[in-house]
Amino acid sequence: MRLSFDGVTWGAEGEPVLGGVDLAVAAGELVVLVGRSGVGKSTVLRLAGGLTAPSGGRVRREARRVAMVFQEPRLLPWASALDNVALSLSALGLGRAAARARAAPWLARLGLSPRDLAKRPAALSGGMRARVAVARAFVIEPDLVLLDEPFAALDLALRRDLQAITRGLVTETGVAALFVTHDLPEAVRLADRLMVLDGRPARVVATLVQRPCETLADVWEAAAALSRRPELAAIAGDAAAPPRVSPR
Ligand SMILES: Nc1ncnc2c1ncn2[C@@H]1O[C@H](COP(=O)(O)OP(=O)(O)OP(=O)(O)O)[C@@H](O)[C@H]1O
Repeated sequence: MRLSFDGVTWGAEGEPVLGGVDLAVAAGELVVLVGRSGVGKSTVLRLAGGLTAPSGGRVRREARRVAMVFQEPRLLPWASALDNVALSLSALGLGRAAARARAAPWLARLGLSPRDLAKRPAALSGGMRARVAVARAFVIEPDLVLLDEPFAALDLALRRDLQAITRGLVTETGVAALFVTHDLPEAVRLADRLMVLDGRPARVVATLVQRPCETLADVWEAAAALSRRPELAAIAGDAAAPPRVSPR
């Protein structure tokens, strides 16, 4: 197992937030964590990344390199798209030219054109910034990647494109991935396994194996089934009512 939580507890300001979380993510597996707003999903990710220490229980990480992607891309404003990705490699000791040479194909894979590589974040669209953030995570060839609603601010077409790319990269690279979202169609599109976090303090209350969704109808059907779970009703949103196809 690349990542496992064994009875992990955590609290803030005297209030218990996580009340014994158990989870595991293996190499090549994409586990999606879903749950209502404020339940503790980001906290689980911070604990997984070692940014926060648990109050109790145990977090085990068997990973040499861990990458994180957040909802805000958190790019360096003064550096080009290419250098934002290359600098992660420089931080690992690679020379500037070699780092740039290795970063460029990752940005191309994420859909940036050669002209975009020289642009600073302020000159890129929100979708392009998200693509740079994903390239920056994967360029270091992580063993474990932790993604906290990385596509939440993007429109549907961009989201779907980035979901497909991310899913493909996890399968190809064999990285272990833990992905937080409150978007149920996104969850069913991406997941090998879905974990539902609920309660106060929160625990994983359900673990569901997700079969691959081949068509849009499969996605909606799986998302609608999830939205009928009482602990997900609050985040179901559009998944509860799949869009009707107009006759024209
Ligand atoms: N550093 C902190 N100090 C105090 N409270 C905190 C801290 N970090 C998290 N919390 C509390 O812990 C709870 C869980 O927060 P967390 O951000 O993990 O939830 P979430 O499920 O990711 O929410 P959302 O979906 O809205 O992003 C919240 O009630 C939050 O207020």
